[in-house]
Amino acid sequence: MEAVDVTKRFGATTALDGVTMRIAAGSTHALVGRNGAGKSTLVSLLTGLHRPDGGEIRFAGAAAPPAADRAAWRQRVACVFQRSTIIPTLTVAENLFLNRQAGGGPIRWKALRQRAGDLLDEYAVDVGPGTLAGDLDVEQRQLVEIARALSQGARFIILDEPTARLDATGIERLFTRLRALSATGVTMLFISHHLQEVYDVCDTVTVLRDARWVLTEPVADVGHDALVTAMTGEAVGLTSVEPRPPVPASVPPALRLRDLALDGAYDPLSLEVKAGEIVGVTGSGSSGKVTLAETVGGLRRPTAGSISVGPVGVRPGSVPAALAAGIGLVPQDRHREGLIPLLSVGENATLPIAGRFGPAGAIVPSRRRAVAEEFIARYDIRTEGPEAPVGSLSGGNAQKVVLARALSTDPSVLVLINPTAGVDVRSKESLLGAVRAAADAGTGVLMVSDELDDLRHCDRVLVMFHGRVTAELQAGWSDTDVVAAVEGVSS
Ligand SMILES: Nc1ncnc2c1ncn2[C@@H]1O[C@H](COP(=O)(O)OP(=O)(O)OP(=O)(O)O)[C@@H](O)[C@H]1O
Repeated sequence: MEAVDVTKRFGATTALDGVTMRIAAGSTHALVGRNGAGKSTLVSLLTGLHRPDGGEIRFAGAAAPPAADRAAWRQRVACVFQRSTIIPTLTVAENLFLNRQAGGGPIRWKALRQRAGDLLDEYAVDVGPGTLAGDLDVEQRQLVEIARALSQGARFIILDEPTARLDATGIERLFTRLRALSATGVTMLFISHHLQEVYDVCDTVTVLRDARWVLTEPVADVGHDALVTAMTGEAVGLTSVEPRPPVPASVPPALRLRDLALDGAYDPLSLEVKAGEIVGVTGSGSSGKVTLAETVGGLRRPTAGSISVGPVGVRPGSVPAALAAGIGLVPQDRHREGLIPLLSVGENATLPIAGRFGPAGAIVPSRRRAVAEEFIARYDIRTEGPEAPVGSLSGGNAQKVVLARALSTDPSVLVLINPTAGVDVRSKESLLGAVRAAADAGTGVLMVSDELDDLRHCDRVLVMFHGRVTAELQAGWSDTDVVAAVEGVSS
């Protein structure tokens, strides 16, 4: 596969500028770069979703198929997107085969299920063909997508941040599988913001920066610092995390949970987060940590217990009520709960405070614009400006808008769910810096994350396992303490 001198523009933005990249057959090739560098755009050209404005895409030396010939594209390349292309209301078997029923006659359900079962067996995917795809967890869903891609004949697979929503054991299992696929000659393009993963699974790395190609090298020849320098264009080391001064015991709680429970997700749990304190919550996929944070943020109704902000009780199960009580939320899925795609960057970032831009709900555009511009600068959001549609942002920059919005109300409590998922190494620092600044100003922060880099900013970290808090780690923990506690073994 090769991209030769490809250029792609979206309106005034040049997303790719004369990029040439060759991926050797059988290699596992990493594509890295900061948010907005052009990675997803390159993937959209390599999968035939978009046509380049200049240059060309070639497979095995031959020109790419016409855009409309989806079947031809599917035979050459498949992409396991961060966002699933699996249809949740269909069964696994239907997802695997429905779009390629031969002949167009009546569907032979029994044969379809049989073929799906054989295919799942072949790729050792432990999922029943009759399972509703919506019931699959992230890991199973990705495996079904990979099996589907391979069964369509593709020997080149693009994995766009495949580990973003997996826990540590899921990632290890995925990597084992990728190595096995690689051994059978499958070529892979692997996109990740976790540079360690690049070293763990890839043999070659390409760096894009500001829409341009920067380097392609064997992974073994590029050190971590050199890679970060290539991505950022500046030769400075990563800053280390400054320890925070402990929050005095006399400081009152900003958030108080009393026997909060949600049947099937987590058991009754009591917790206090002081004003100015950052409390981390981590745990494996089924630990209940995300559901807990979603309950506090108003996305879910608890089956028992209470939530209060300062002395005031919060009506559960309502995002507006949580917001009114002073709880800002950065949700897990920025596509579903996070952003309103039809609105601009500025409108999204300032949505909860729109009432402040003029009397009686009237919005004075210049005021909104000024605030939005300040957010764009403060959170380092790469965009053409406040008027750009939020859908035009790269994934990581969209995440920054979600955080800007959550902080726009100066909340007493900030609830964050995997806040740095999809965010590049440098932006991660500015994003976590913004969270720390909010805490320094007195916000109580509850941060759910699997990322050790996120958790390092916390004053203490609670570890959940099967719906209960099983460990509490004070600042100064080692990585192995966290990993051991998450896996349910004591270190
Ligand atoms: N549909 C679109 N309309 C307008 N601009 C777009 C569109 N898609 C991408 N862009 C712009 O192209 C540039 C490259 O974005 P791209 O999504 O390829 O970045 P990325 O490297 O994948 O970033 P991330 O790591 O954040 O996912 C960005 O400036 C983005 O705003």
